Amino acid sequence: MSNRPETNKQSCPVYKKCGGCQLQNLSYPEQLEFKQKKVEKLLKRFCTVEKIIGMKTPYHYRNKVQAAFYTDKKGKIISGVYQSGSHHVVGIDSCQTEDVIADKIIVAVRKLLPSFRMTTYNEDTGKGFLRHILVKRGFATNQIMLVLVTGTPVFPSKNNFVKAILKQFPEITTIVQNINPYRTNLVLGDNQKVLYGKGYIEDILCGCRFRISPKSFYQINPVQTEVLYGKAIEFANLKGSETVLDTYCGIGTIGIIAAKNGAGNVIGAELNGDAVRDAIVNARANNLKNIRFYKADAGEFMREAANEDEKPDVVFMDPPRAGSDRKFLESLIKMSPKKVVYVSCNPETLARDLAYLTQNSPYKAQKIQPVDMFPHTAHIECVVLLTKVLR
Ligand SMILES: C[S@@+](CC[C@H](N)C(=O)[O-])C[C@H]1O[C@@H](n2cnc3c(N)ncnc32)[C@H](O)[C@@H]1O
Repeated sequence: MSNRPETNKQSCPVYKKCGGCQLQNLSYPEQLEFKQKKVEKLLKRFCTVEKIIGMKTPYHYRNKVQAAFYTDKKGKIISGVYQSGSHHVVGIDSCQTEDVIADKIIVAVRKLLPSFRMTTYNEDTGKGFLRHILVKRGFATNQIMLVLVTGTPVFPSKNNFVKAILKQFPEITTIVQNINPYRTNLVLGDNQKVLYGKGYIEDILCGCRFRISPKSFYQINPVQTEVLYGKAIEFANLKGSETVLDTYCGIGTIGIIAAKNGAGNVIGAELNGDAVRDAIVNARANNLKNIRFYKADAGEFMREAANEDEKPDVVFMDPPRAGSDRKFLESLIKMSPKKVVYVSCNPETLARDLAYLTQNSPYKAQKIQPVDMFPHTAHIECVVLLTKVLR
C-alpha cells in the first residue's frame, strides 16, 4: 500500500493527453517536495533555499483560461487545449486548475456556435471564424472579460451573439473581438474591437487596483501572487526615499505596490504597449504621482539608464521564461543598485542569470524563496534577493 501523505483524488481523465498538469500523479505535498528539490538542485549553490510556499486549496486557481476550437469529421465542435507538443485539440469542459466560471462560459460559447452558424478556424486551410476564446476574471472584483479570437473581422449577428451569451452569464462585464488572420502560433492578433463593456477588467492585489487589457500580462494565480509580491516587497525593505526600477513591469503591479509601500520614486519599463497604457492608468487609479512607465525593451532601457549614470537604490526584475539578457545584466552591474529583487518563473534561466551576476560583480544571493504559483504543473516561481558584498 502507498504511504503517500495525501493522494491527488482529483486526477483528470485527460491527464496524459493534455500534458498541462505534469505533476498530477503526485499528491500536493509530494509536488511541493519535488519542486523544492528541483530549486535546490539548481540554486542552492547561490544560497540556502527557503521552504516553498504552497497553496491551501490548490485547485481552480487560474484566473485566465484559454480554449482552442476544432470541428471533427462528423461536424461536432470541440473546445479545449492543444495536446502537448501538437495542435490536436483535446476536448475539455472543466479543469482542476482553471476558474470554474471561465470554464462554464467557454462551454456555453461552444454550444451557441451552431445556432449562429459560426464556424471554427481550421489551421490546415486557414479558413473558418472562431480560433480561440480567452476568459479573464478578476477574482477580487468578479469582473469578467470574454475575448473571442476570430480569423476574420466580419462577425455576422454579433449583437445577437453578445445578447445570447450575456443572457446566460450576466456577470460578464466586457466582450472583445480580437482578430488574428495570420498563420501563427500566437493566440492574439494585433487588432481588436470592443463588443460590450469597457474592453478591460480590473482586479485588486495587495490593496491596489489594476486595469487589465486583453493583451496585457497579469499573473494567473492571484492568491499566490499576493504571497509572491509580499516577499518581493519584504526583500526590498523600502524605507521611504528609495528610487526603484520595476523592469519587465507588465501593468505596473510590483512598482505600484512598491510605491504604496514606501518607495520614494518608481520607474517602470515594459515592451508591451497595451500593458504600459494599463500601468499609466493604474498609477493614477492608485493616486500615485511618484511613478513613471516607459515602453521599452528592458535591456535597452537599462543600458540607456546606465549611460545616463542613473543610480537606483532597488531594481525589481521579472523577466519572461527566457530570463534576462546580457545587455540588461551588464547595465545592472554598471548601475550598481543596493538591492536587486529578481522574480523568476523559470529556475533554469534564473540559475544562468544568477551565475552571471555573481561571477561578474559583487552581488551575492541572500535569500531564495520559491512560491508555488502553478500547482499540478512542473512550473516553479522564485523570488531572489541580491545585495553587494565586499570580497
Ligand atoms: C513574467 S511577466 C511579469 C510582469 C509583471 N512584473 C507582473 O508581475 O505582472 C514579464 C513581462 O515582461 C514583458 N517583456 C517581455 N520581454 C520584454 C523585454 N525584452 N523588455 C521589456 N519587457 C519585456 C512581458 O510583456 C511581460 O509583461
